[in-house]
Parts: sequence; structure tokens; C-alpha cells
Amino acid sequence: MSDDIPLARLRGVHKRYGNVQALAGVDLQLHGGELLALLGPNGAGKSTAIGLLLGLLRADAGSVELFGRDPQDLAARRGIGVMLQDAALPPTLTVGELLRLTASYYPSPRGVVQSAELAGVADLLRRPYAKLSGGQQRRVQFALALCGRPRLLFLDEPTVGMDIQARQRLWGAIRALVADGCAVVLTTHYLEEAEALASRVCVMAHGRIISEGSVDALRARVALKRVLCRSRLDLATVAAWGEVAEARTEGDRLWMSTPHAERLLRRLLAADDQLDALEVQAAGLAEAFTELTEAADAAASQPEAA
Ligand SMILES: Nc1ncnc2c1ncn2[C@@H]1O[C@H](COP(=O)(O)OP(=O)(O)OP(=O)(O)O)[C@@H](O)[C@H]1O
Repeated sequence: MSDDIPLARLRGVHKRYGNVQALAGVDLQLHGGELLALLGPNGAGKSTAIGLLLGLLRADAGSVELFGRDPQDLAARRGIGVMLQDAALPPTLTVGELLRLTASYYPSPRGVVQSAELAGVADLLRRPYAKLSGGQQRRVQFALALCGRPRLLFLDEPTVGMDIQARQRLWGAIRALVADGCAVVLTTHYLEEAEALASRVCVMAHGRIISEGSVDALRARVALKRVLCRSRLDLATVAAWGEVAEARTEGDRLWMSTPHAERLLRRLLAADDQLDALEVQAAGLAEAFTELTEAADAAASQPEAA
């Protein structure tokens, strides 16, 4: 397949469930080597977009392609690995048996041991799947998703239920797969996960894509800055200032987000001449995401122009 054909593409896609417009004209492309994080509040349409790309759903209008083909085409499906939120796996099979079975559906799979090692489940191969903890089952599902040596991996909230160490290990494994040339579509509600992994972020709300770009570009679209400092001023005082969008304490420091960093700095310094440990940072993905989705909510609640 030529390099300029996207691995996955939605063009002008609409999808409705009864009265609910789940997707209202979505255009999305994924190219080789990318890790695309699909973000958005509950009900934004992320799972619907993925269900269409996996061939589990059909679009009402628009086109959906996987490797330039219909997603229901077997040749296209053999190029993907999938880790969905609700995996129903035969409970009596061991992890090793599940891996052998799943790998047998693919033309050039990874070895069982290699897949298990990549996902950090090599010590679980002889254990029945049903007897594993929730976090261990998620890692096994990840091993199953990667065992077919996919060119494109769909990970739907992969680290839900994992402790911090397991999450970090999974992030490491995802990075290794991407470095090896695998493209990834990731949905997550953990913005730090998107921040840590994504080369591109797509924010959805109300069945539309409301923003798309690199994590840095998305941050830059948001006027908010973070200001941190150690101060004798108390939280309630600064939280009430007009320049402050949000305030909290972080350890012994005050943390504030603001659309008017310079004005806030002048006011802080004037109010506390002992103020120290001052830092000003661009807003993170979390602030950008909140601001973007609030703007989309406000637009969606406006009556349509005649
Ligand atoms: N099978 C279905 N029948 C009816 N409505 C549905 C169905 N699946 C999804 N919806 C609705 O379509 C909209 C989009 O849902 P979707 O699951 O794609 O959102 P999402 O962004 O994945 O949400 P979440 O973050 O909660 O997983 C929602 O309003 C949802 O209630």
C-alpha cells in the first residue's frame, strides 16, 4: 500500500442511534507512525468512531476506510489489533492458550513468549484468564491486541483499573510498539496519558471534532497559563481575584490558572513582598481540554441560527 493512503480514514461520517446523533460529520485520518489520542467527554462519539473503523458499526452517511478498504474486509481486519473496554474472553483458557489461539488468526504473528514479554505477562502464561486480577486481565488483553503484529492498534481506555506502576509499564510498551512502526489510536480519559504518549490529539464533543493537533499546538490554542508560587496569601483570597480562573494548593505552593498572567503576577507581587518559588507555565492539556469542551458545550446549547 502506498504511503500516502491513510491507515484509517473517516470522511464526512454521520451516525445516528434512533434520536441520538452520535456523529455529525466527522473527518479523521491516521497515518503510519502516529499515535492519535481521541479525547472527549462521555457521549462525545469516540467509541462510535472506533466501532465504525473496526467494522462493528455502519455509517449512515460518509465513508470509512481501513488501509484503504472496507473495515469489514478480512484483509483489513488482519492488519489491526484491538483492545476494547469490555473484552469477553473464554474464562477457562490459560493466558498462553489465549495468545496461541489469537495469534493463529494472523498471517505473521509474534511468538507467544515475545507477546507476553512485551505486555509484561510472561509470568502468567499458565494461569487461567478468569483467575487473574482486573489489572492483569487488562495486560493480557494488551498482549492479545499486539500478538498479531498489527500495523494499527486500537486501544480503548487501556489503563483503566491499573495501578501507577502497571500504567507506566504499559506506556513503555506502547512507546516501544510505536518506535517499531505501529500506529495507535488511543482513547483515554486520563489527559496525562495523552500528554505522555500522543503525537496528535483529536478532541471530540457532541459528535464533532472540535480540535485537532499536537499536544503542544492544543495547549498553545488556550490562553490560560499556570502560575505557581509560595506565598503568605491564602487560597480563598487569590481564588476570589478576577484574574484567577482556578486556584488550589499544591504542597506548600499556590497553584493558579489564569488568562491574564502578567496582571496576576503584578497583583501577587504587590500583595506579598515575600512571595518566592514563582513559576509560570503554559497550560497543560487538562486546561486546554476543559476550555475547548466548555466552548463546544456553550455552542451546542445556542439555538441554531435561522
Ligand atoms: N447502541 C446505542 N444505542 C443508542 N445510543 C447510543 C448507542 N451507542 C452510543 N449511543 C449514544 O451515542 C452517543 C455517542 O456515544 P459514544 O459511546 O460513541 O461516546 P463516547 O465518546 O465513546 O463516550 P464514553 O467516553 O462515555 O465512552 C451518546 O449519546 C450515546 O448515548
